[in-house]
Amino acid sequence: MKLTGVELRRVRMPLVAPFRTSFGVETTRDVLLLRAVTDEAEGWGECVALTDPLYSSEYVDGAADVLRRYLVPALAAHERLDANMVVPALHRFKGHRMAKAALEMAVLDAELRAAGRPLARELGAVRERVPCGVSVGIMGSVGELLDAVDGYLEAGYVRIKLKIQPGWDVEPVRAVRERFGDDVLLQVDANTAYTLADARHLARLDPFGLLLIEQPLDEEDVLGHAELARTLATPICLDESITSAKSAADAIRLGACSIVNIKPGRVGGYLEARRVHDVCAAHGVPVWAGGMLETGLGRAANVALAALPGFTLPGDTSASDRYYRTDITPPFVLEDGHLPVPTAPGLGVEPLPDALAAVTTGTDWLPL
Ligand SMILES: CC(=O)N[C@@H](Cc1ccc2ccccc2c1)C(=O)O
Ligand SMILES: [Mg+2]
Repeated sequence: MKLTGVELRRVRMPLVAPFRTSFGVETTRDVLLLRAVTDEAEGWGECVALTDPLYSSEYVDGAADVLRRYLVPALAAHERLDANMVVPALHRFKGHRMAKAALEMAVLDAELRAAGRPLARELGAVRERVPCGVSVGIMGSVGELLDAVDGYLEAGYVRIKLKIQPGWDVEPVRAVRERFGDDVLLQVDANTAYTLADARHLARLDPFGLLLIEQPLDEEDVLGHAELARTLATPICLDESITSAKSAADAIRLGACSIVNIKPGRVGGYLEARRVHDVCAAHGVPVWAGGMLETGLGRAANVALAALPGFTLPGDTSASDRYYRTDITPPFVLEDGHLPVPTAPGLGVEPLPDALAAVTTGTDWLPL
């Protein structure tokens, strides 16, 4: 396949409600999309970097810049190109995994569309639909939180994840347990907001039967998570710390986590995400699909990934209307707590032209 050019496209998607985490509040998703044009087909990629470098070091303007100046031009040298070659071709450029993942995703989508092959088949999916959890932000009051959780349970979500931070942790978890009972699948995500000094405080979450506590400590504090794991009864799941299959193996062997949240953008692509899944499965570590408030494009790919055998916990693959009133693709709608795995070639979805145009704030054509 010959890559003839890549379009960078910025879209601005208002959220249905502010989404608050330990690192900030978002009311709008500022997304960088990629459209890879080849001699055989076109493909779409989505960069999951946030507007600001608050979840990780990457941010949207930086991703657009590194793609424009380094990553896309680096692919020009390749007469023939397939998706497996993209990340190795970019290896000399350090980091920028979310930017690299978006470029690989666009080339992979084009390649699979040309071959008439669904992404789910390519990755090794074994399910036709996946159970969906939902991520609930930090709220202004416990009452507001309980109303939000009630709505999501009514909608059919099979698992509730609460964002926590110091000052908003034990009380909201206790309130959800008291209101909705012990059978609701419940977990928490701290987005690195605690330190090892908070270990005794975090142990106060143990009586609530949580599935896991996600990324309590700094993303670089792997040994700290291993020490915390020896203190807490609640299983530790890592998100920000897991940046590749190798880092997953290291974290598992160091006892830093017993569950892994897989996000293709964070680990450098869907092909690496499959390798993370395989490494975790080899160690008997369950995984689930994390979310970065993707549009329907990234959502389609994450649902395909979530259908692999090792994804035994419900992911943050929520329906489109969890975040957006109008998606840029046909919406993903929750059915009996599940989302269907796309079966059409490539991602299986593509942008609706009018919806895409309505939220596009800029395009940049990069010819090769
Ligand atoms: C669904 C979920 O909790 N996602 C991330 C955090 C996160 C939070 C806020 C975000 C705002 C804009 C874009 C991406 C974002 C990702 C997580 O698991 O840690
Ligand atoms: Mg997380």
